[in-house]
Amino acid sequence: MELKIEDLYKSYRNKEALKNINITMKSGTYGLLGENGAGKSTLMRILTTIDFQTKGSVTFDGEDIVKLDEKYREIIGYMPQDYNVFPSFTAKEFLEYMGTLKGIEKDKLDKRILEVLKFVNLEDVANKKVKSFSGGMKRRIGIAQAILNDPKILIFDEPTAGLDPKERIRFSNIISAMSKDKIVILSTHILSDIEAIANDLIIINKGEVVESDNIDNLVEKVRGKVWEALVNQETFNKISQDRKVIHRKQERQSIRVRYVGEEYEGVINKHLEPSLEDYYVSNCL
Ligand SMILES: Nc1ncnc2c1ncn2[C@@H]1O[C@H](COP(=O)(O)OP(=O)(O)OP(=O)(O)O)[C@@H](O)[C@H]1O
Repeated sequence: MELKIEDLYKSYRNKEALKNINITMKSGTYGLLGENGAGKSTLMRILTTIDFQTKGSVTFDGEDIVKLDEKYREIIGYMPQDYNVFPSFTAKEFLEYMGTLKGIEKDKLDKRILEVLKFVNLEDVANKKVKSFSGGMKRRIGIAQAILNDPKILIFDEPTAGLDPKERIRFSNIISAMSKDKIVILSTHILSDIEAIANDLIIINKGEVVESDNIDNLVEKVRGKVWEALVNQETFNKISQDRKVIHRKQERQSIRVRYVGEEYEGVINKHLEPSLEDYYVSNCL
């Protein structure tokens, strides 16, 4: 299974939203990271064929996704940003409605609805109106509708925005439980969500891909360069001038600083295990 984006450009009137995008995805979970307006939603809309590129191609197993048309829509699940469910429907009614739109036959649909409700842990509230749901529950019903047709490609635009820590963990668990043999693409501003959920990171900046690699490879790039030291304000100021400071924590008499770069001499340093944030802050900001 391969989703391939080649020499892709997208312009809106005089705004170039995507430039020269080249990404090949195989089964796994891909985190799309970028600031507001970087082009994440535009790319996702093109991948779902809701919108079209100005130039370039997207192919699934060698065939153009636009030409695949219906066949491609059958294998894709999508949860847009600001996903809103119909408030007066119950969870089950909403999934019946979405399943019918997706062309799932009635006898198969009923069974599948029960499966997905169980999967996203909403089976107990299947007959409750969606308007009574919390933000996290609404997001989970959004996942449920996206996976109804058991898609090979799943696209989630900012799925964790506004979720509390418990719901975030629940979401990561749901994604990792189903990402086997699927291409899962999710966008977020939150690095720790990517680290928890994704295998690969794609960073988009002003419409261009500035990094695309396996997360473990990226983290390895800063191994041996991450340090922690307990310093006074003056030393902290010096460290922050020519090292990348990742965290700073004010303690009683001193500052505990986590930084990336050459070991700063003259203070007691402790080597730390690198994280994706260490890589990201020191290379991409
Ligand atoms: N329909 C449109 N018409 C004109 N410009 C648009 C349209 N959609 C997006 N843009 C512009 O294209 C650029 C990329 O937008 P996009 O929504 O893809 O970014 P994003 O990374 O998803 O941002 P966010 O994190 O805020 O959702 C932005 O400059 C945006 O203003």
